[in-house]
Amino acid sequence: MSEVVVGADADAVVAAAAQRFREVVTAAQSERGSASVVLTGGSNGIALLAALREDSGDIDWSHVDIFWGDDRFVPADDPERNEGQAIAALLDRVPVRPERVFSIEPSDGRFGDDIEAAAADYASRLVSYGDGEIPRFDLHLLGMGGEGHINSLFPHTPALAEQVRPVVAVTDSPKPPPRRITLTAPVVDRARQVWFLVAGGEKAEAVAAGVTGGDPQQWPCAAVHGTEATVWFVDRAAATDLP
Ligand SMILES: O=C(O)[C@H](O)[C@@H](O)[C@H](O)[C@H](O)COP(=O)(O)O
Repeated sequence: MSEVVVGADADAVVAAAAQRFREVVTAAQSERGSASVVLTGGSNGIALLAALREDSGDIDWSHVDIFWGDDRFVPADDPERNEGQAIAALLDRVPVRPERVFSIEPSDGRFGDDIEAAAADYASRLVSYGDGEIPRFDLHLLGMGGEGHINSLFPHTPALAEQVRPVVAVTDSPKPPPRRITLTAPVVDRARQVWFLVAGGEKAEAVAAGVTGGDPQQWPCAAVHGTEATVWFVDRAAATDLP
């Protein structure tokens, strides 16, 4: 069962998510010694990181393992990189440990322009981190497009339908840039908590489909749930089609 948290506007959505983020991460650290968090791009995902930079509460950033749900396969210094945006918004301001930051290789990284090798590398680092299994992340953050896409999983695409591989390369994304590397739906689905950060009336139909269980191949957001909690942080405009 999904929980829906409605805020007046995008700022309220981000503030509510930041408050809950501080609680969930510190609780995971108390219970298990560290917390694993999958970051997302998009305006709300990056605004959340900026809010955490202002107020981290009791989070011990040296015991947070950081992943990305997807990234654009472009050079490291391209402003389109989710990683670069996250570094600027938060990661270079808090004491995360470099060995705990699991970034997706850029197109000028260790594998050069070989996107399949870069995707395989991310998959193998995930599985090593999970001691041979796909990890169960404490928290997977997600933005969402108006057609319901999450990570780089777009409606009616092979990447969205993938049920075996944890990571796939996308070379023809309908939203530019075309080349991306993404976690697949079964990986998101293993996270303890899955959160959607959504603002804007153009996303209302997708929010309703996600919350009420639409066709997951048409609405990628409906394909994933947390094993402990699925939370939709939405503004009033994005909530208008909810029952
Ligand atoms: O990979 C991408 O092209 C974007 O990162 C995208 O997935 C984004 O997260 C959503 O479209 C939500 O974006 P907003 O939060 O800006 O609405």
